[in-house]
Amino acid sequence: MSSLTVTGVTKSYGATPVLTGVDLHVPGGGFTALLGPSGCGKTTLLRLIAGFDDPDTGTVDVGGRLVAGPGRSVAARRRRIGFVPQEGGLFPHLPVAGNVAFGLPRRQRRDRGRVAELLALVGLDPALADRSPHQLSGGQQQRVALARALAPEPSLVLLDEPFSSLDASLREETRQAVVDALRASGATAVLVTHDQAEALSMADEVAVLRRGRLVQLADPRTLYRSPRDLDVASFVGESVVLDAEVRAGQAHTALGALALERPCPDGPARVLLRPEQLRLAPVEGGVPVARVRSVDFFGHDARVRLELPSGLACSARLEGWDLPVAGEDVSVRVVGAALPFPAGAPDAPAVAQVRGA
Ligand SMILES: Nc1ncnc2c1ncn2[C@@H]1O[C@H](COP(=O)(O)OP(=O)(O)OP(=O)(O)O)[C@@H](O)[C@H]1O
Repeated sequence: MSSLTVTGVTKSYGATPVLTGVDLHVPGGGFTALLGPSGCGKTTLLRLIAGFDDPDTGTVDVGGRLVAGPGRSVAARRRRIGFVPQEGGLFPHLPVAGNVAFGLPRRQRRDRGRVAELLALVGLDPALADRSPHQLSGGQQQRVALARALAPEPSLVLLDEPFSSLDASLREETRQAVVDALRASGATAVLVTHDQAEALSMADEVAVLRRGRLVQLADPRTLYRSPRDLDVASFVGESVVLDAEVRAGQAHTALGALALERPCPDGPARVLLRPEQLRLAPVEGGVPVARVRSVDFFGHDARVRLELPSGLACSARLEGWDLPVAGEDVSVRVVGAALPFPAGAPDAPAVAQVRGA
């Protein structure tokens, strides 16, 4: 199991800086998702790690071996890195077995047993070995692409938005198969995605990139509960952001006095709640009231869009059984604590501080 360490990597295309000093460490056997909005530099970083391009400055180290740095650029094929592109990139003229065997050392290419093992590893029936790629579903094609990437027993597997072309049900199933296969193989993996649910559900750690910089690296729960700032908060889930006045360890907000998730100096602040922390009930005295604007019903749960008397809009996420209707007034209670961000506070410091939080 090889670790990956990226240190101080920068990259510009012409006059446009794309990566502006990225540090990232993925421990051996770890699975890290690179999450960020379109254009923030995720694919560029993955390509530099793979060796498809060189950083302007900084280093890339895989398993203790410097593969990119000042005066050094190990060729992509010699980095022992497997790559799974967005749309599989299978060879259309080769059957499944031929595609998987392509990833094997030459002497093993006729080893049907090894191909069957790799297909089983990615949760595919070895009976599919003789099919052509076009006879497979999109999810099956992505699993074959992963089997091909895992065939040479790489130190590191890079996955570039491998599920984006799959429909919702196939995506869930394929994600699980990929996570299982990566764990079973013991490979270290980096997944690029702009889908926060995918990053939070699949990875051990999530690295959030913003405008070419890594702004937070944390395990999914820490990232969701303790985002570094309100931008990261809204990128990794829905947010309810309230203006607050902090006094004696409580935040006084339009939704009442709220407990704080961490200490915060007295004074003005903004606080973060998640929509699932709001509970709605028939109007009762002494509890803040909101008007239901609309309800998005998803089956398993629902998003209830609310408007507070101040005009502030926010959403509650509720189980789908007993829902209010648009136009109704409801009492709003908050469960759990709010995460405070003091007004005018400098940005939270180093990524490492947040990681351990
Ligand atoms: N070869 C290139 N030449 C010039 N500009 C490039 C090149 N590759 C990427 N860029 C630019 O670098 C920026 C980051 O691109 P990149 O593909 O890394 O972003 P991303 O976060 O992966 O986005 P997406 O989620 O949309 O794929 C973009 O503004 C893009 O236009």
